[in-house]
Amino acid sequence: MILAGAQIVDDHSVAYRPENMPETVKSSVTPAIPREGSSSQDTQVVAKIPKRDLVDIQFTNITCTVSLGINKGHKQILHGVNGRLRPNQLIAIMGPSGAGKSTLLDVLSGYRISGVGGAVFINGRGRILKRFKRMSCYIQQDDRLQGLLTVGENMALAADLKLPTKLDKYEKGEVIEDILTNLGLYEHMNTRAAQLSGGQRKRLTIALELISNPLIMFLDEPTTGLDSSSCTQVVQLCRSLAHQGRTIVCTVHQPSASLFALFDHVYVLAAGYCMYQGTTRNLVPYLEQAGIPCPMYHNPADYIIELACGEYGEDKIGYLTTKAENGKDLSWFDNPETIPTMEALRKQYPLTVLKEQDTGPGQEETSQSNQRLVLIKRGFLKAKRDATLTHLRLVVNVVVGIMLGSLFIRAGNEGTRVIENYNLLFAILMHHMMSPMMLTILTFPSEMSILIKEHFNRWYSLGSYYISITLVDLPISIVSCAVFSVIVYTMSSQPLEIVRFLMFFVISLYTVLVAQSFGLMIGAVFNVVNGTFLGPTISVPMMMFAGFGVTLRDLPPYLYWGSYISYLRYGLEGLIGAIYGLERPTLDCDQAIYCHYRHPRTFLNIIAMSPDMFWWDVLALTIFVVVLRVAAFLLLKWKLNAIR
Ligand SMILES: Nc1ncnc2c1ncn2[C@@H]1O[C@H](COP(=O)(O)OP(=O)(O)OP(=O)(O)O)[C@@H](O)[C@H]1O
Repeated sequence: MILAGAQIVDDHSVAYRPENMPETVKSSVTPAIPREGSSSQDTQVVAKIPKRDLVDIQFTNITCTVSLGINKGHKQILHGVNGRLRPNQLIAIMGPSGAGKSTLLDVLSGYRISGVGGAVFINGRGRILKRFKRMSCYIQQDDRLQGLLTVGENMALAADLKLPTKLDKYEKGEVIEDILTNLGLYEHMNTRAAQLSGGQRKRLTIALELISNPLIMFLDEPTTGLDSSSCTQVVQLCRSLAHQGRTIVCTVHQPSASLFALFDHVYVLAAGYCMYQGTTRNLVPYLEQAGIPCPMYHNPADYIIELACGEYGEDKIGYLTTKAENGKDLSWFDNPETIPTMEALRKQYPLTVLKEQDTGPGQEETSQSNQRLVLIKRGFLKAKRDATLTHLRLVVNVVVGIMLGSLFIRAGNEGTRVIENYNLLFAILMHHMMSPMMLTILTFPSEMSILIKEHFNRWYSLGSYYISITLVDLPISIVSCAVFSVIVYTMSSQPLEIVRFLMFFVISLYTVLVAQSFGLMIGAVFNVVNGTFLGPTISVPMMMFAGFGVTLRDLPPYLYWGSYISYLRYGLEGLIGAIYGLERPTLDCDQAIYCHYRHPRTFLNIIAMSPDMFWWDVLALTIFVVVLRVAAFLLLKWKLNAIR
């Protein structure tokens, strides 16, 4: 079914859920990682996925167009390609760089939806993305793993998110052990993911997705960056997984002859057109029939890429595209006459099966509360080990606290040093603004790539993720801020009154929370380079309007609005209120001949700040935190949709 416009049409598909098949979850679901040259697992595991769960994918007239920017026009990457992805097959999408392999994979996996036209059919019915995502997973080129967690922890947390909560930890443990043993990772159970080799990281990425036992797996360049032995291991693993009844589609650049032979099917793209689709074995006869035979002793994979690059003439690309009917020709499949029609597939997988499967859980496998619990657990585990976000942050607070304390030692109680103390309060605000904001801007983009992968593969909802990162960070912010406040407050001899200290601490903490939310907004939308530029740049007006250099009284009326949107203004006013408000008595002026600020009121008049605004400042900062947090959430949500 094709709709007008440029949208993939989604319709019915056969969904697969682990809880519908507890025996699948509990029994061995993965093949042992094959040693080079072995293929015995292939037949051994074929019967494990019931026939009704096999997935046959057909795509017709797929186009993909991207915008090149304002007034720069559009670029069409895929030109009405067609194809068939059969179950039990390991399929390679091949082609030269820029041919559109990753784009096609993005479209087929449902990752890319904007600018896409054509239709994808699952078992004879138009694809419904929500249902399709329940049975598929997409593994992107870069391994997006939690490097601070061990292999076992990564697996356990993924199992808690992806397996039904009714399974106890022993049952989940069995699934994990089985997958890790068979993927050759069991002995690395206690190794942190960041310390694994490239091949092991790739296998762990696959292992994590295998927990929910997807029927369709899309892998973008799983062999890139691996040595030949790791490449072979990964491709053989994919082959064995495919021969269990899955449909596995990988993009590959230029495989060696032996690696190429491991694929069952190959789909060759050249400049967004399909040049060949069929079995790997049939590629050579196909080229022979086309009158451009593969030279003897030449790797057919290399030869077809050379043809696709136009090394033997551009006309060959057009000729082969026409011959392959842009992917419609299925005659180079094994036994093409046995390929079922769409109608036959619909009969084989009746709608009643869908009804049964649609009664399962919603968008994610487990409830929102379970997702939040698991993500909070994961967050604390990471925070405990995170050298930057936790350890360095604490150390920075201690070191900066001691430095400021030493620089402004005993300045808080002396009438002759009030201006110095005022500078200290502003320096404290700067510290509370810059360090959490920059830390978030620098670290969140890498977290973002993991979020994109896990969210797309239905591990959890964005809401659960957001609540968990907020809750995990709060105690770290409180502890860092408390440590800093105690050091600075006591070293600079601020008034030793518990109420004043608490007021000082509350304003400091609020400033940290606002700055962090601000950093989150920037980190959610921009990359590290742009974020590092934007964060401090946007902060400058905040400082200008804080009432520090130019008092609020002296701000030109046409710029006064700036003081309302500067959270530093409320922070500074709150700190002044804590230190000089509450009817503070006269300050010490030992030995001084002239002590202008003996009475705090004199100072407050000069800086044009009222000491009685503390609760208004707290309210304003609370509004800032809430608005920026909600804005950061909405930006994250927008970003997750926009990249697709
Ligand atoms: N969002 C985009 N905006 C502009 N051009 C794009 C966009 N996405 C992809 N392209 C272009 O489309 C073409 C196909 O990209 P794609 O990543 O699918 O190629 P590929 O075959 O996977 O290449 P490689 O093997 O090098 O990764 C490339 O020329 C790429 O520059």
